[in-house]
Amino acid sequence: MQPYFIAPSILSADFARLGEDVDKVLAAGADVVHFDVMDNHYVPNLTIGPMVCSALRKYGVTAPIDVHLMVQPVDRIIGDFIEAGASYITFHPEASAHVDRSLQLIKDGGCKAGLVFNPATSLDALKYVMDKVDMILLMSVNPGFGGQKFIPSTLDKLREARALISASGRDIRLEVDGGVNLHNIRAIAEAGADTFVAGSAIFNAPDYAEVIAQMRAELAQVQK
Ligand SMILES: O=C(CO)[C@H](O)[C@H](O)COP(=O)(O)O
Ligand SMILES: [Fe+2]
Repeated sequence: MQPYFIAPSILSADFARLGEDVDKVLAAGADVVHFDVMDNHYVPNLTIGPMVCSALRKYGVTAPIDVHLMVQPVDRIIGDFIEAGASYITFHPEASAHVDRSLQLIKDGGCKAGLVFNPATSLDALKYVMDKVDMILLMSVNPGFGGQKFIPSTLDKLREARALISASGRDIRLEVDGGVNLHNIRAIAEAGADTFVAGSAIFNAPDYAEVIAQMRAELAQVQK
């Protein structure tokens, strides 16, 4: 099991002051910047692309950037995000015609690769590509928007994913995304997650450092 990572989703940040807001949340104790890319095709919303990732790097952000691709097709945009300084690139298997090829493209570019599973999507796509996966991301809301409610069946799915990771013997991160907050983060960790995306719970709080410290206090009480 790897150390816990708190990954604020910048979907809920102040886009008019993005660099400053990202600096602020990292100074408040976040580990990873979660970067949601939506194309108004795979999901019904439109957000930010590689130029914004590159701008954050030029602005001086050195923390890992976790690019969550909600786009279809996938392969065309992977190279641009590698160039833009992404650290992790994850995509939804149903959005790629050739999942193995997309994972390999990410790894060939020196980034960590991951697959994302929607709430109703089974983990079957992992079966033949576990050796190429560095991160498994379970969506705990239907993708497209921040501020939604955590779907409880994700807890069973996290246990299933954790068992697959243990059986693989590899260090694969298990990330959860959607509706994560102070009240459920401990149960989510107990179900096996080690990386916690939180958008509205952090960026809508008056004090980022306080909410991140409270999340860590919850994680310190996890029963393993
Ligand atoms: O991928 C996402 C939505 O598709 C976001 O990362 C996610 O919704 C985070 O926002 P919140 O913590 O407010 O639910
Ligand atoms: Fe996300």
